[in-house]
Amino acid sequence: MIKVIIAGFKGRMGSAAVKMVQEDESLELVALVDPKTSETAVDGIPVFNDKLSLVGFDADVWADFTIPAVAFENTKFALENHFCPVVGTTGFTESQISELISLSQVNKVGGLIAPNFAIGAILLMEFAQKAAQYFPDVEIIELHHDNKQDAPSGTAIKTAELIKEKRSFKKQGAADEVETMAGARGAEFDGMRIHSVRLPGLVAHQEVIFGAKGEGLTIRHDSYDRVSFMGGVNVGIKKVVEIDTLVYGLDHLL
Ligand SMILES: NC(=O)C1=CN([C@@H]2O[C@H](COP(=O)(O)OP(=O)(O)OC[C@H]3O[C@@H](n4cnc5c(N)ncnc54)[C@H](OP(=O)(O)O)[C@@H]3O)[C@@H](O)[C@H]2O)C=CC1
Ligand SMILES: O=C(O)C1=N[C@H](C(=O)O)C[C@H](O)C1
Repeated sequence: MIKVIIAGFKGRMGSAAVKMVQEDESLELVALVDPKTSETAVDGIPVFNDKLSLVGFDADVWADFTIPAVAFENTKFALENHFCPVVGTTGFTESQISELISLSQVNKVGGLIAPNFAIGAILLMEFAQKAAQYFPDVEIIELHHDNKQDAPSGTAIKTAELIKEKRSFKKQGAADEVETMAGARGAEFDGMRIHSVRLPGLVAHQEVIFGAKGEGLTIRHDSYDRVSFMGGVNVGIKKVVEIDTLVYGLDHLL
């Protein structure tokens, strides 16, 4: 049995993860973390307001679906206390990810930071990376619900990073392009543009649009329901206990 702690258990992702863990007989939900709730237990599972109360606790995995402001400290805490982190929370900087990978290697603790757990999104990123070898002109449009705290999304950043590995550098748009309204051309990453749409009714969606002489290619993924992420979370929980370093991207464990 893999013993799992879920931080952010009352949120949209956290509550879906609670259900998924409870439905899998090879997983055991042993603790829940939320800083504000007054509940002390849910279905007999203890609830903690402060992660420091979990020092020395008997658990294997720390699943994190919280907020960008606390995810780095939570992941550090998990690694320092030998709970393998499985982190869905987005908003990490490149240097934070490097620091966490080093810490995991020093402590010999496996872990995963996955900007997206949906298999379709992993495939979209792989296909986009391949297409970028032939189509260096590319723009990413990510579309999310209007409660999302970070922009651009973790998935859009990861997609751009993967594209950068294979694309010949190009600063897109006209050389003398002018934004008559600030932000009109979106965020810039390595000469590419990333656009963030926030609307009620959306869950999580992304298009990667390539353009070339006389043709275009659009790759799109849609998560209509958070259940789309749970297969990937399940795989992450089962794989991190078998490795001794933290990896960035679910593709490393598939
Ligand atoms: N990797 C992936 O595939 C996916 C990643 N995400 C990411 O997961 C994260 C959570 O998303 P979502 O569930 O939609 O967000 P929610 O806002 O629904 O949930 C976040 C939860 O975290 C709680 N929280 C805040 N601070 C702490 C803390 N210090 N310790 C424990 N819990 C805390 C919040 O409680 P309260 O409201 O009381 O403050 C809230 O219940 C986001 O970063 C999002 O981008 C989302 C979907 C898929
Ligand atoms: O906040 C969300 O909802 C999501 N966040 C992740 C991201 O930032 O990419 C994954 C997915 O897009 C849903």
